[in-house]
Amino acid sequence: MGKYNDKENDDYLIKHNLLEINSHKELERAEALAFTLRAMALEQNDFIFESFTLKKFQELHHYLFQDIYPFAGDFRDVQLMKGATRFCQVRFLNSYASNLFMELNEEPLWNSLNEAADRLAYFKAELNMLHPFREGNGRTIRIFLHAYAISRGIEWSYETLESEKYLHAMIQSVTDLKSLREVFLETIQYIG
Ligand SMILES: Nc1ncnc2c1ncn2[C@@H]1O[C@H](COP(=O)(O)OP(=O)(O)OP(=O)(O)O)[C@@H](O)[C@H]1O
Repeated sequence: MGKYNDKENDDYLIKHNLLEINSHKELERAEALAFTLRAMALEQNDFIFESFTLKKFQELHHYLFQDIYPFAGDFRDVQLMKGATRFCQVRFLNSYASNLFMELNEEPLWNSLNEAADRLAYFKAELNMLHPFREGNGRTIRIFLHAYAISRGIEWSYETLESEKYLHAMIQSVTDLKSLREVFLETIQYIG
C-alpha cells in the first residue's frame, strides 16, 4: 500500500475502468460523460436523499460512478495526496467517517446564513480530508452537501463557484476555514 501521485492514480484508473479504455484522454471524456448523465438523472429524482448517513454517501458515489469504475461506492485502500495535503490514513478511514457522519446527523438547526456557512465549510473541509474514494470525491461531496443544505432550507449554488477561488479555499481549509466560509456565504441563500 503506497501513497500515490496523480500519474500513479491515472495509471490505476486505466487498469480499472469498466469500459476497458486505455487512453487517459478518452477515459477523462468517458468519465465526464458517464458522471454528467447520472448527475442529470439524479436531479430528476432518480436518486433520493431520504437520509444523510455514511451508507447513503457511499451509495451516492456508487450511483454517480457505477458506469465507469468497479470501485464505485468503496473506500480506497491506498494513501492519497494532492499537492502538499495528505488525506486521512487508510487505517483511520472507517472511524473518521463514522464519527463525522454521526456529527452531521446530530447537527442542530442553523439560525442564520452565517451559521450555515460556518458549518457547511466545516463539513466540506472534513469530508475533503476524509477523501474516502480513489476518484470523484469533490463531485460526490458537493452533491451530497447540496442535498444536505436543501434538507435544512438552504440552496447552495455550487455550480456558480469560481474554480480558482474554490480550489484556493479548499487548500486553505486544511488549516483554516476562513476562505471556505466566505465562499459558502457568497453561494448560499434561503429557499423560497
Ligand atoms: N492541495 C489540496 N489540498 C486539499 N484539498 C484539495 C487539494 N487539491 C484539491 N483538493 C480538493 O480535492 C477535490 C478533488 O478530489 P477528487 O479528484 O477525488 O475529486 P473529483 O470529483 O474527481 O474532482 P473535482 O472536485 O475537481 O471535480 C477538489 O474538489 C478539492 O476540493
